[in-house]
Amino acid sequence: MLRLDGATVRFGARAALDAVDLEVADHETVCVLGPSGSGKSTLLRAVAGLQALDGGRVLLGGADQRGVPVHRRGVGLMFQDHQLFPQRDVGGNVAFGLRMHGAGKAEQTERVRELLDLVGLPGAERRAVSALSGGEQQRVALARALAPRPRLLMLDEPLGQLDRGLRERLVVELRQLFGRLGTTVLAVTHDQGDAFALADRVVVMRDGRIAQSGAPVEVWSRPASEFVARFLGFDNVVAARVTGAVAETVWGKIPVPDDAPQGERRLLVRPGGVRIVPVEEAPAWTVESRTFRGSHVVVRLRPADGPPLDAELPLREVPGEGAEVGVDFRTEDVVVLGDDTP
Ligand SMILES: Nc1ncnc2c1ncn2[C@@H]1O[C@H](COP(=O)(O)OP(=O)(O)OP(=O)(O)O)[C@@H](O)[C@H]1O
Repeated sequence: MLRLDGATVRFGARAALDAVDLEVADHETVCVLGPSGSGKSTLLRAVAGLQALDGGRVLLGGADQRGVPVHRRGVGLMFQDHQLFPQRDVGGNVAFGLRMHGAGKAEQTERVRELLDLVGLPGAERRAVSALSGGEQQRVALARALAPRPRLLMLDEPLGQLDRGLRERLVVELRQLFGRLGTTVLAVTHDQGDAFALADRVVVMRDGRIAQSGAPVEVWSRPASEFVARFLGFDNVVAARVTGAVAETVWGKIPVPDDAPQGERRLLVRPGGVRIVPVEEAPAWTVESRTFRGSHVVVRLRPADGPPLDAELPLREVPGEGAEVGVDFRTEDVVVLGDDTP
């Protein structure tokens, strides 16, 4: 459906998009995430035709899009900066793209009705957009983007400023909706929660390049590099010397998977893989703090030497602050990280 071949965009000396290769299959939902300034919006704008390439190609359905204007690319856009038209009512907003495509009045009316049903706002045609809540406006923007039946739907921060509870509900709705419609989606978000819940595949960007691409569970369980691990919020990263299935670290010897890369490495221990055991051999760990996180508690452990280690523990297993404990590591939660440079 969509292919980027060495897509490059430069602003002055800086490459906002640096020779990016990416494919999105029919019916696939791909979420691009990454820190601010990593090139996510530039990627979307380049695909939409809002940003010219300095190198490489964008292909849609196999056809090179060089010189093809935005409105001829057959893509639907729901962008942060493409707000609803305040002077038009809900129906007028949703019908906008249809009118541009020369649809007749009756067809417009029917399609608007269908889309408002679809996004959960049946009968809202005559409402003023200024009278809608943030979540309702987001739904109208989505209906507007979907109305002309785009072959590719592109979303930039689709859940933008909405509060946590509402985003979580909308993400589930969006995922169901895209599944039902068979829409191909390329979305950009800085929110990992949204990306992981929405996507069939996530693409993590760094400095205009792809740092990692994979199914949500794959990226989550096997971050490719320290950059990706830290971006996902994992802080248990330490220097290690890996020999066979054992890593030597300031945290002691840690078991690693059999096929782990060898030698001097960086090591990630997911907090869920740290278990508390009785102190068997000195030096012990000290419980520095405990943070309640709903279904579990994050316990920060201070070793005799080296950086602190976070453990994610069930509520009933939490030791008191100041307690001296031993730790044990679960191999499945230990990841030997690759190099940072993609
Ligand atoms: N029109 C422009 N002129 C100059 N530099 C630009 C322009 N647009 C983007 N940039 C730069 O290109 C880089 C990538 O920007 P981009 O907006 O694609 O990042 P982003 O990942 O979408 O960030 P955010 O999450 O903050 O929206 C940034 O360094 C940005 O400052």
